[in-house]
Amino acid sequence: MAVFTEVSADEAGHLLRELRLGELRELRGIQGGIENTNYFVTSERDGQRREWVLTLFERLTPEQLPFYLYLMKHLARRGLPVPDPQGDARGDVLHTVCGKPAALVDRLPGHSELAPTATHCAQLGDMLARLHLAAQDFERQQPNLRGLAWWNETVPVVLPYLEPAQAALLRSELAYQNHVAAGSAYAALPKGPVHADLFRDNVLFDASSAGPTLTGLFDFYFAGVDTWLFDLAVCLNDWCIDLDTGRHDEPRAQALLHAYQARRPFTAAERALLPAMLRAGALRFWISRLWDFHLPREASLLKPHDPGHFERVLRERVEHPLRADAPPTRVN
Ligand SMILES: Nc1ncnc2c1ncn2[C@@H]1O[C@H](COP(=O)(O)OP(=O)(O)O)[C@@H](O)[C@H]1O
Ligand SMILES: N[C@@H](CCOP(=O)(O)O)C(=O)O
Repeated sequence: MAVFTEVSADEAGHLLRELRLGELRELRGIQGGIENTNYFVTSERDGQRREWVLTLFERLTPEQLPFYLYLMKHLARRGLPVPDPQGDARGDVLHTVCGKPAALVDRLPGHSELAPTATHCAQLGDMLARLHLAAQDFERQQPNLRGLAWWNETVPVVLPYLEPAQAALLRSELAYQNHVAAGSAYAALPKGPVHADLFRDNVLFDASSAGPTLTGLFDFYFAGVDTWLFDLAVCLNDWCIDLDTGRHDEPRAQALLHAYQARRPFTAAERALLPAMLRAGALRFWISRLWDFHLPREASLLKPHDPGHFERVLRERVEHPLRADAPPTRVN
């Protein structure tokens, strides 16, 4: 359970009253997640119970948070199934709980699908394209804080913990990504606010008899302005691989790519750089997992993610590049 900060019923109740959401009925620490402290909160007002998620931000600062919270509001207003941060009487959505910056959002329905099929991947691809298009006119700017600059800062910090072959791979991949990012094809990639961490455990589905329906996207706290292709690569690297080997799964990848491009066709630069961005997506999470694993923080009960997984995915992406196939190309 990722509960870095214990929240008392008094503190949670006080926040609910400030937000005019009624009285606290239940407060439960959430299992899963590694970045923030999360609780499920049940409130009652006028005999009606509602469920919320209370998040205390452990690493992000009050200066960084408005980008994420107002991006979620922007997307919720556009009809996307994302959590809507609740405002106080002045409309502020960033609160303070236990001396930490905090937010309260609605609890979305559904369950994560940890063994997705091509149908789940197609729904995700469609939703990701909707997200990119809906976020295009979001007026705030903040870079992806886990982007290239952070990789360049963090790689020297984790290198001393690695075996020589791992260190060589990490160094050479970082050099390759710096080279790609300096090129003209990269400069031509469409950009905008992206989620940047849309893994299986950050998406919810309702599994009705008519087939699964995507009911929620959450955990926008790694979002930032980056290339749309990088966001797509992060999804392909998690949703469309065999988790044991890191190997690419063709039917799921094609389902995701086709559904995404049915709503937003790739540009020529995107088609050219898909293999490089798949490597970038694997590198990003290899670095962050190495960092969390070797330089851990305190938490009540925290199980770090396995860095070796993304080392395998990266090796796969280097050895077996995936080409974007068929659908029509749009030139910018
Ligand atoms: N808005 C939400 N609706 C439903 N469940 C949520 C919501 N936000 C978080 N959760 C639940 O909390 C868990 C941890 O949240 P997450 O955002 O992944 O944490 P972290 O920011 O620490 O990575 C999720 O796996 C999910 O079960
Ligand atoms: N998805 C990342 C870690 C970020 O944790 P999350 O629980 O916020 O998604 C990974 O798998 O390394």
